[in-house]
Order: sequence, then C-alpha cells, then structure tokens
Amino acid sequence: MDKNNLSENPTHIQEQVSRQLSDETVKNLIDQSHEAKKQAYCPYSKFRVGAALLTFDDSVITGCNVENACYNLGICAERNAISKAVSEGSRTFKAIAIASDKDDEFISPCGGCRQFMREFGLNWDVYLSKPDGSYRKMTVEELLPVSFGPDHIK
Ligand SMILES: O=c1ccn([C@H]2C[C@H](O)[C@@H](CO)O2)c(=O)[nH]1
Ligand SMILES: [Zn+2]
Repeated sequence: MDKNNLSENPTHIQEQVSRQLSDETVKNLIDQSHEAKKQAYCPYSKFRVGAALLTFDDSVITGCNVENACYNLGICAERNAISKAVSEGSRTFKAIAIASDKDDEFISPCGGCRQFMREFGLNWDVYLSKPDGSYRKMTVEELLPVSFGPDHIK
C-alpha cells in the first residue's frame, strides 16, 4: 500500500483501517484535543474548541478554532486539524476527538465540519468529549447520514 495513501483519489481505505482503539489511545487523543483547545483564538465567541486527529499511521494532528474580525472567516478546530493533516500528506483517518469547555454536554461538530470529515470517509470515529475526559463516540456516517460525497460526482 502506498504509505501515505496519496494514490487513493479521492476516496479512501477506511475499511482497511482498524478502528479498535485501545482505552489508552482514546484517552491520549481526548487529552490532546483538550490541550489543543488552549491554543484557541476566539476573542469574539470566547468559545474554545480543540481537535485531535488520529491518522492511519497513528500520528496525531491537532487543531483549534481560529476566529477573525471578519467573523465569517473563522475556522473550526476540526477543519483546521483536517486541513493540517491533508497538507502534511495524510488523508486516511481513524478518529478525531473534539473538546470544548462545556461540562454539561458533549461538543458536536457543525454541519460544515461534518461534511469536511465525510470527504475523507464515512466509516471513522468522532469522539465528542467533555473536560472531565468523558466521551461519546459516533461515526462520521452517524453524524451525517444520507450524505453527499466524492462518489456522487464521479
Ligand atoms: O464543533 C465546533 C463548534 C464550534 N466551533 C467554533 C467556531 C467558533 O469559533 C466558535 C463558536 O461557534 O466555536 C468549533 O471550532 N467546532
Ligand atoms: Zn465546524
């Protein structure tokens, strides 16, 4: 297999990627998403979000939300992390953990980020987390059912 899976264009090999993550791997990913949250640039919303993306080769790429005085230019933590990963050569993902400061509910990705995740496969895991490390796991497909994706424009 092409190590970086770059020849797969634009669909991916999620089926071949084991998603049986150990408790330790999940905890580490969630911890890293909370660590990434500390870098959030969110002077307007003051709503910090962090994301940690686990690639097929077990590297972790993080992102935070980055807002802008021109409000609509802000980017979410999840899309930031995915863009970083793709620009560094990774397109196949095992999981993404998402962190906010809300302790009364799990942070859930916006519709734009769900579509952005979906571009890189339906069958990978999203860990919605709280600051105490508790989480809810969902697949991209569960978050975005009946979706439009790269296969539809072949
Ligand atoms: O899943 C989410 C939800 C919101 N935000 C950001 C966008 C904006 O900067 C702030 C408030 O919506 O939180 C994320 O980064 N990810
Ligand atoms: Zn988003």
